[in-house]
Amino acid sequence: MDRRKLVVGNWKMNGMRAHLDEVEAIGRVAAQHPAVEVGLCLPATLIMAGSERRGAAFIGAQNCHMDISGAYTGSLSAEMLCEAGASWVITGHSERREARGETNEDIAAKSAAAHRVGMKVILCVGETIEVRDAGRAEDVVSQQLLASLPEGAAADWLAVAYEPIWAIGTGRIPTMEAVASMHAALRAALATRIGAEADKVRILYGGSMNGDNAADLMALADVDGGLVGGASLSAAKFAPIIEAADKRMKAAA
Ligand SMILES: O=C[C@H](O)COP(=O)(O)O
Repeated sequence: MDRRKLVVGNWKMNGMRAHLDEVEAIGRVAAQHPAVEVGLCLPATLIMAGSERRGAAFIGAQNCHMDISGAYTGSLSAEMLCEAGASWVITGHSERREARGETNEDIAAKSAAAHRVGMKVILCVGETIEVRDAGRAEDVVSQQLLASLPEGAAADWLAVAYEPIWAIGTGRIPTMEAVASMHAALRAALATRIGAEADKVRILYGGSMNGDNAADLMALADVDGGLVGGASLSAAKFAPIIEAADKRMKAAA
């Protein structure tokens, strides 16, 4: 199955207007590697300005509300983010599941809300170190995925990001065997819900991906790209990851 690699930066709560030069530089790197789909999920304050300087990269948001509008102080609807220039949104990031108490049901509803306004979704799942050490990671994460999967999920608007919580921002990553096995398990879980469509869904790896480990990760059969935090904040660090994805696309062609 040919799945176009998808490499997305998540800037989290980082970035001021002064950093828009990096957005522009990453947009230029994306233009040099058209075989790869490249995007940046920016803080909401930068989405509008970032989308004017995005080059060949898409701009995404990091969260959205599940309702269209209403009395939700401080929240942003998918429609608002879309109008500002975000074509994708991250849902279910562990930093929101844990710190904001977002449930699987919330995440399914947010993903559906984004889809209703024409946005694409990166749905995140991942295990704690306790679950990994207990040998339950694949079961727990597969269940998490199925419980947060929106109705009608399809590959043309939904990607999954497997992000082991203990690997985020720590410099630690699972073994390649563990990543390969988890991605295969997630695809199998998806197939129980959406059948053959599961083969088309891109499953990204996230958690301390960088220029040194990206090539090995991207070479795994079911790893269709990356959701990158720290290493996406500058074009200098992000470019090698995009290049690694591009090489894999060319090797597979
Ligand atoms: O959304 C991105 C992930 O949380 C990974 O972050 P990291 O690359 O800084 O470990």
